[in-house]
Parts: sequence; structure tokens; C-alpha cells
Amino acid sequence: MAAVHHAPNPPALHSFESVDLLTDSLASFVVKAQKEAIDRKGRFTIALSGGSLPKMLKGLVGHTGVKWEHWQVFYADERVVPLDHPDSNHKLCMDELFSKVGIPKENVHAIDPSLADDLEELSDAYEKELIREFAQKDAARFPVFDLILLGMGPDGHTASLFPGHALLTEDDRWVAYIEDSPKPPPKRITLTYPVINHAARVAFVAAGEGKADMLTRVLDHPEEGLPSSRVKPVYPGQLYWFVDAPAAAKLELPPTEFKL
Ligand SMILES: O=C1O[C@H](COP(=O)(O)O)[C@@H](O)[C@H](O)[C@H]1O
Repeated sequence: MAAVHHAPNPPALHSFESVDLLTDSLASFVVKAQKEAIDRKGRFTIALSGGSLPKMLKGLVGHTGVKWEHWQVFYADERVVPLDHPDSNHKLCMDELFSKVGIPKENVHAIDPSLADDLEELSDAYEKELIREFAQKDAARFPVFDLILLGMGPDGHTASLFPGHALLTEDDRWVAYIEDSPKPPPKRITLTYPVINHAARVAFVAAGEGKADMLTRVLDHPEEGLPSSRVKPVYPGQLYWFVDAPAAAKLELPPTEFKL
């Protein structure tokens, strides 16, 4: 019998009047995803971005529903700089979140450039770390994260997937590297689309009027093919957007009420 292919679910757009409402709702959403995952399989796998995202996770600090010991944290992308460099996405997440909560150190899977001689070795090592977490690569063609949290850059990039870059068509590797990022620093490691699009949930977070023009291009005009528009989780995966009112100001797409 021929396999039935479902079209991806349409994105759920949640728009909030203030950044505080956004961060509180985002925290409740993450905790709900965490609870469902732990109830089902005893662990919660999440990938985080850098940039403006880590600050938006402040609602998780002190949240009584978070079971940090069950989290396995990976990075959606990393800038290839020392882990204590101000550009490091891991450092941002440590400063904004992990240094303030009781997560076991070994549950945060950093991409550490000091452990590899070159970018190929670094991305291979991170792919192997994912394989250890998500079982054999051949058994599961792609890992299924419980949740991936993404940001959207001013050029529509997400993770380290930039407009017009050859990595936009990578359909085999789980983890890839680039040496020519248009946004500094130039060397980066990133999860690929097949990994992002196999997650159970992917949520973008975008706040501020500086995101408004790009947000309408990404959500109202997906035919442009900008990197953030290419995030379309495979059915039954679900895509969410958490935005504030200034970011949503120019959108035509109607918002969906946020309900847990
Ligand atoms: O360089 C990066 O940029 C994106 C977007 O950052 P934002 O500050 O505009 O939210 C980020 O999601 C990614 O992790 C980072 O490496």
C-alpha cells in the first residue's frame, strides 16, 4: 500500500502585548512540552539557539514545573569561538539560564571547538553526540527532538542557515558547518533542516519592531524561500511562532489564541 503523505500542519502564531507576557507564556509552553515528553519516555530533548533567544527563557528560572534532571540540551547552532567568548551561544545560554538553575552539567551538550582540529571534525563529533542520544543513525533516519527553539535574524536566517547558502539544500547530514557566515563570526556549526523539520515541536521566538518587516516576509510570503520559511516540521510535528505586538505589527497572518 502506498504511504500516505500529510501536508505539514499550518503554523500557530501566538502574539503577545508585551515581552513579559511572551516570556511567561513561552515558559508555560516549554514546561508543558517537557511534561508530555517525560511522562511518555522519561526524558526531554531540546535544542536551543543563541542571539536574543536565551534572554526570552527567563520564565523558566525558578519555575516549579521544570524537571531539570530530565533535560538533555543541545544547540541548534553554535558560533565557533571559545566557550567563554561573548559570541558563544553556549555562553549566552549559561549566563541567562543554566547558571541560574539546577541542571546537571552533563545534560548540556556544548559544541566545544577546543576538542576538534577543524570544523569537519567538530560537526562530526556533534553528530555522534546526537546519535548517542537518539540511538543509531540508521535506526532513526533523523532524531526527533521534543522541542527546538529558534530565532529569526534580520536577513531571515535561522540557526546558522543563511539566505542563498548551499546548506539550505543539505538533506543527509544531521550537523553541518559553514566557514562563510555573512553574519560574524564566519565559522559556525548548525543543525540541518532534516533535523529541525523532524522535531515534534519547533518554536520561533521574535520580539521587537526590528523583526516586523522580516516577519511578514517569512510568514506572509513563504514563497520567497527565506531560511526561516523553510522550517516546516514533517507531520505531525507542529510549528509555533511566539512574537510580541511590535514584531507582529505588519503581519497579515491571523494570530491563534494561546491556550495550554
Ligand atoms: O547568529 C545567530 O542569529 C540567530 C538570530 O539571532 P537574533 O539575535 O536575531 O534572535 C540565532 O537564532 C542564532 O542562534 C545565532 O547563532
